[in-house]
Amino acid sequence: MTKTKYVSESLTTMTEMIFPNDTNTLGNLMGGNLMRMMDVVGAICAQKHSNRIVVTASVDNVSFKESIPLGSVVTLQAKVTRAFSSSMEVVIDVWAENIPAQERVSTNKAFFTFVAVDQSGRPIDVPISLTETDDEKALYEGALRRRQLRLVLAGRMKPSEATELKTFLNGGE
Ligand SMILES: CCCCCCCCCCCCCCCC(=O)SCCNC(=O)CCNC(=O)[C@H](O)C(C)(C)COP(=O)(O)OP(=O)(O)OC[C@H]1O[C@@H](n2cnc3c(N)ncnc32)[C@H](O)[C@@H]1OP(=O)(O)O
Repeated sequence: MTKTKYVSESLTTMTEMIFPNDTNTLGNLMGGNLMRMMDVVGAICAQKHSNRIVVTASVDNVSFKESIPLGSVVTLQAKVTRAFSSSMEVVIDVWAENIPAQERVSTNKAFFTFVAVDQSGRPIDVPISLTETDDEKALYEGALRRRQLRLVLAGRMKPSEATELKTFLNGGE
């Protein structure tokens, strides 16, 4: 198996149109439907990075800055920010577009964690992620403290072990 992979190799973009079945009674995309799309595009991205079956291990805070009306074209872009041992943090950005009006707004962003598993569902190592652009490098740098925060919140890491997070909260780089 390849031991390293560039972030750009697994970049995944999905474009969907919002139909009546996708919306709530206000005529806007249901949050749960959007989260499903985010899960799918993120999982495809993680699969491309790992060439393995992946499962969703966690979803960080998803904020809904703008509602997405019926008829919008939604674009989701998923990018591996950092691969750890078997887990990959993937950032998903969402934009909604009104094509006739030529308007495009950023509506959502969230970090998902996917874990590559073997046929028995056991976690399996994935390639190291390599960054090229400044944006990729910044996302890579922040990934360790986000991982520590989510593992502490999930009860999988002692707060005392979250050293990177502690340094950040204390105003360090
Ligand atoms: C599936 C078929 C696909 C087929 C191809 C389809 C094609 C593409 C289309 C995809 C379409 C959509 C697909 C969606 C995918 C689902 O929706 S999957 C369904 C929802 N998710 C699940 O059912 C997962 C259930 N959980 C589990 O299986 C296990 O808890 C896990 C996540 C594998 C972890 O197992 P574990 O035994 O606790 O393993 P452990 O060694 O402690 O931890 C392994 C790694 O997980 C990390 N981890 C564990 N818990 C957490 C957590 N809460 N937060 C963050 N990281 C965590 C650990 O930090 C560790 O990371 P590394 O240090 O190795 O990097």
